[in-house]
Amino acid sequence: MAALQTLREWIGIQQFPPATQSKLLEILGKYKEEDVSSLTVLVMGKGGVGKSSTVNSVIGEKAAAVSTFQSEGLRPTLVSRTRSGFTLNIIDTPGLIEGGYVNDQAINIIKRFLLNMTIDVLLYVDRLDVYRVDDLDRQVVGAITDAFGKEIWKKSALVLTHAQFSPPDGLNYNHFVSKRSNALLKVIQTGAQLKKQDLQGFSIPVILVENSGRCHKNESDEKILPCGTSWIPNLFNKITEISFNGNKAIHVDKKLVEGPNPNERGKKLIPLMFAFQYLLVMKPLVRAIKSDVSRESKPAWELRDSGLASRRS
Ligand SMILES: Nc1nc2c(ncn2[C@@H]2O[C@H](COP(=O)(O)OP(=O)(O)OP(=O)(O)O)[C@@H](O)[C@H]2O)c(=O)[nH]1
Repeated sequence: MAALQTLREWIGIQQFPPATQSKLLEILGKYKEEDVSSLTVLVMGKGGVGKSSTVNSVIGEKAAAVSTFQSEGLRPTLVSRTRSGFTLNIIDTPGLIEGGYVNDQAINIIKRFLLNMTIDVLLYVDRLDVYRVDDLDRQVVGAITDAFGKEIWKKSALVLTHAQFSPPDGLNYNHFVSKRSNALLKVIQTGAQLKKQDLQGFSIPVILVENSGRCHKNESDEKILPCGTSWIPNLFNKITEISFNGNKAIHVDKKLVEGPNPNERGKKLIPLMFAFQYLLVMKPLVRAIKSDVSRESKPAWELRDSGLASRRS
């Protein structure tokens, strides 16, 4: 993947058909209304799921390198584009799995790359046209949670690429989408250790994406999903909802980059809890057992044997 890119005018927006352009400009207007002049979107997921392609679709130009095979580099790519005083930063990251495991080096490089940045939105990308979730999914979610804290999931969306997909054996499309989304959302919920109270009044949105050049279009020439939704403005709308959802954006400071796993802070209390447990439970218990043993009347054979033993010695 390419290295850092400099800030540029967002000309790719002109590649979109007028209907998509005007929807996007309307969304940018919301940021202006709220006096927000920039947005930083982090794109993460396994290798080859369509992260770079999604970045390019959103920007409207080939800003990130797309490859049919998993890319080799470990460096993230920052794509920054400005339009009417608003800056959109998208950070494309390399796939996190290597040789069947999460590549810790890749995670560390991403963390360092993000130092002093604030993540407004995390797009967690995977493919729609896959039938099951496995341990790698859990590992990736766990690694993202360990790196940025579980709060990052409150600023996230699940993005499913290859959305123009026909489920096999005449399976219903909507049914397939909800089954696949629910399976991945469950992995996120368990992998990120999100408890019921964490999720109160909040759910991770699912966004469908079709990056292929063969994506169907409507009469206004907009790229659409099988349900007819124009997906690029839909993606921007969802990103905007997340950025204004009231949850705190994730600031990547030195402590987050170099400090302990942000989810482990509460675990400092564990030794203290063990000490309490020892003093209040274990110690009285051991005392009670000892006094019980000393009061126990010994069976005749044991007295006889111990008598024999003392005579022999
Ligand atoms: N049909 C279809 N192909 C896609 C879609 N998204 C990505 N692809 C293809 O999938 C392959 C991998 O896409 P990338 O965008 O490079 O995936 P990535 O997640 O960035 O991959 P890494 O950089 O290796 O982590 C490429 O051949 C893309 O053309 C999609 O929505 N539909």
